[in-house]
Amino acid sequence: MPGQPSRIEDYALIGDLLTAALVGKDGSIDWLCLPRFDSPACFAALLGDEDNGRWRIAPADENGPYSQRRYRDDTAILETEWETTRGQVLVTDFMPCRKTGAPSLVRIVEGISGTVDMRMDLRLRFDYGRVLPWMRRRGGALTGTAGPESVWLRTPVRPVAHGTAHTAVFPVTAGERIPFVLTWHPSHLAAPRPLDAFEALRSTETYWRRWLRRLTYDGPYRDAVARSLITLKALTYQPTGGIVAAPTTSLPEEIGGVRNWDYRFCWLRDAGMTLEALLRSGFKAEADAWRGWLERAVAGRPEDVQIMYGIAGERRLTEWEADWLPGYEGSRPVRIGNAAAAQRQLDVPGEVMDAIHLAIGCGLRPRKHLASLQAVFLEHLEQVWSEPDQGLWEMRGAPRHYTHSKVMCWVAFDRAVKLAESHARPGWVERWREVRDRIHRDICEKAYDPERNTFTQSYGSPELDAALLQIPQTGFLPADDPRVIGTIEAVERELLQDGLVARYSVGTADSPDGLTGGEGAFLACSFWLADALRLIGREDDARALYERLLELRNDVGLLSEEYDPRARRQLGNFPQAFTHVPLIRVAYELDRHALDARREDPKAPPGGPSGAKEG
Ligand SMILES: OC[C@H]1O[C@H](O[C@H]2O[C@H](CO)[C@@H](O)[C@H](O)[C@H]2O)[C@H](O)[C@@H](O)[C@@H]1O
Repeated sequence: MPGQPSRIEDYALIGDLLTAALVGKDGSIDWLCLPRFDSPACFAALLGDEDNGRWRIAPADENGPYSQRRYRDDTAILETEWETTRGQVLVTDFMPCRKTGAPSLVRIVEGISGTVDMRMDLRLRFDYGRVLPWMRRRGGALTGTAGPESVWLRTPVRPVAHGTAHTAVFPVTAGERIPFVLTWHPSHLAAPRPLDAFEALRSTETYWRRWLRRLTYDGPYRDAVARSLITLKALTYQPTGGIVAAPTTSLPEEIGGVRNWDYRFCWLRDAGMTLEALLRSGFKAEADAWRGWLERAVAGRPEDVQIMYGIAGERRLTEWEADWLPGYEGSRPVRIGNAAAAQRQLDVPGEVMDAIHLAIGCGLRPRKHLASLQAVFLEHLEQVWSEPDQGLWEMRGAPRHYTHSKVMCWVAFDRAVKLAESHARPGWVERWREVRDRIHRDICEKAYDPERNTFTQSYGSPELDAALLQIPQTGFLPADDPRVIGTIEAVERELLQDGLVARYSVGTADSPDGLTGGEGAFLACSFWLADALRLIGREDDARALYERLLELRNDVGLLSEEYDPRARRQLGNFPQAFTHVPLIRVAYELDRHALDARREDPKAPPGGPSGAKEG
């Protein structure tokens, strides 16, 4: 239907390390928050229709043009190629990465063959589609202003007002290049400096290519790993080092459902895992920047540490509903802000300690006050680890003793012991070792169901939880422990949806999430299953699942949070760091495994048993 948002997998991401936009296969930019990831959107058609703001450039002939697209290799520059009966056109979309100056989005329309009539349709709306700006021509630009914000469109094409849209139909001939530069600027300031679109294209391309040169992975899944890393980098807010979980809000976990959340914030859990992926891949500067962000964000009393913050470390992330937005395909409410910021999730110190431990292991210098910071946090965790919490799935029902949270409390003390042992602080080590072992006993006594031979989601509950697939990876128990194998097999038995993993059973009498409706298979958990299968020696199953998951990526290599195997479509916020992180991790692990196998049997094919090589 014209004007409606595309399928989630029909979008591609472009970004400038301050914010990001989603570009549809139909040439429409349906999501853009300016000037930061968490600012109100000026294009919000994604969560409603074109009247909530969008910017489309595509062939004027709506009947029959065919498009295909790709990223210009190893960059975040998107190229959409249109094939029409009258010729071919290439549209190049990108956001220049810059240290100074105003945020801009650049679109270059280039004739490849023949002469094609193109149509530009700009519907600018501020405040998530609610505010219609005053549009006027100033200094050769088309400007939109409302309150503190203004947006400037500079292009040789002259758009005309049609109702609340500005449109232009213009021909493009082979060899011709027509730039469009849209710039955000505070409305009280004089005009922003014009940007040379072609020079910006060159420098943006150089930036991304140089950045990816540091990549250490050169295995069979190189393209998938590279695209995931570029995506994680594009989710980083450069000025502070904060990493958002995703650049969108309220893409639904069920079409038409209520599980719609705002992910434009920094979860310590997600960012800790992202840090691991970056470090593995050779990107130490980003890891160091995030560590700096972390130290500033959590500064204060240990009991005040939150599980998530704003991109600059903001603490108040008040959740509210944008009731004027119809929601993605009618999925309401659209939420801005996230009430999970106030939750207790006891896994988080473990995720952070694990990330710091790894960072130091990878050669990042331990900062001077890290040891005392850690000591204070662990002192607090020692008081609270035995209390119930909301768990990593951020359940909105009553608190419980979530097994995964307790395992991660064990990780926090375990990593502290290991760090202290290597820095000779015996006094603390004794104490931490004692708490660590106490937590271990508690979990094994209260979270293990010997009849079903599986750990369960929370103490005393029969529910399973895919987060427990991470047990062997944390080192809590070895992979060959029968309880670990039993848990993996129980997840396979009870949580698989067409071969993909649900994080837990929703809609059961005992389901603790306090929400109505269902949701898709959780992609991160599906990657965790691949990793767990590898760890218990089921290498072929692990690789088959991993390669199936790679096939779920969209045409430009991106994944959201969840997938509906029946409708065969992506669900949830997009693209999501939490999904791309284990994609990278498992690629490394499978490759390491294949390398080990090759060392033992030099005749084995590269890329493991299937000899897979990414196209
Ligand atoms: O679906 C329920 C919860 O969904 C969000 O949390 C999920 O995303 C987080 C960020 O990627 C991740 O850290 C967490 O483990 C996921 O469950 C949402 O933020 C919550 O408010 C919501 O309850």
